[in-house]
Amino acid sequence: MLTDVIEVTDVEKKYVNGKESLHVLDQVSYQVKKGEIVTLLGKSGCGKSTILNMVAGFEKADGGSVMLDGHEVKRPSRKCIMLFQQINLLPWRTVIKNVELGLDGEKIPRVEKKKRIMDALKLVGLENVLHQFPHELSGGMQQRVAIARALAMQPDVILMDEPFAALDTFNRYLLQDELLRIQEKLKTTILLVTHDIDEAVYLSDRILIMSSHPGRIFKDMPIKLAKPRDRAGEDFHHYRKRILEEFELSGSHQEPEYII
Ligand SMILES: Nc1ncnc2c1ncn2[C@@H]1O[C@H](COP(=O)(O)OP(=O)(O)OP(=O)(O)O)[C@@H](O)[C@H]1O
Repeated sequence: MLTDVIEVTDVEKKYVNGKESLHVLDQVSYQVKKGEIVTLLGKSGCGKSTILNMVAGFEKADGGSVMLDGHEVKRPSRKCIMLFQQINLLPWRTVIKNVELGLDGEKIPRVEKKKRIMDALKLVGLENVLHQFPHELSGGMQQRVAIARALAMQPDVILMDEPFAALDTFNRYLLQDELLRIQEKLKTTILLVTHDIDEAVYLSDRILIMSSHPGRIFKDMPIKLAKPRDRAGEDFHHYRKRILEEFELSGSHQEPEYII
């Protein structure tokens, strides 16, 4: 039986700003099994990034527990790497040197280090641009360097906070396919945050639909479609429709502010 790599149980979070208190997360519980791709899907401000930051060890819960591989998360760890929408490459370092950054401070032999870096760069298809600088690459290629840097660290879990949101549609589709190909090969557990319904249906084994104010997990929806998925297929649209309906049921659905 597959084990739970991430276990979030009854998590509570409030932010206090002067006299104002914002109840961000209310009794949030979910588990992610080894090798799963699970997406937190919800509207802006529902608390998706806050949950991700807790799993990453950047934020603390006010109540409940966040466990990674059976241990309470107390601080960031190399076994659980976060990828952001902002790509965070060092502009003065070449592609290979940016990937090497992820292994800084790790006590591993030089030959193994080199192999891990090259394997990661091959996985994302960047073995031919090793000595180029970030400004010489497209946005999609830069995000691939960031993915390679994470992969070289051989994490158990990759957390992704809208990693493709800044890319144009074609690059986004390309990177989504690459992510699935890599995940199929390495079986890395992935917890993703997005408000893009199509992205969630395309990538996820399960989607955790969140409602807002305070943030709660409203529905845990398995996506029972073989991968790669057909974005234009009937089954795909069936899930899109179900998700939109769930948002209406959750009370998170709002009329647009104006209609053209
Ligand atoms: N450090 C903080 N101090 C005070 N309020 C915060 C802090 N971080 C987040 N918030 C508030 O908590 C709520 C949830 O924020 P969070 O970033 O988790 O939402 P989100 O669902 O990821 O939103 P988005 O999709 O827009 O990124 C928001 O109302 C946000 O303004």
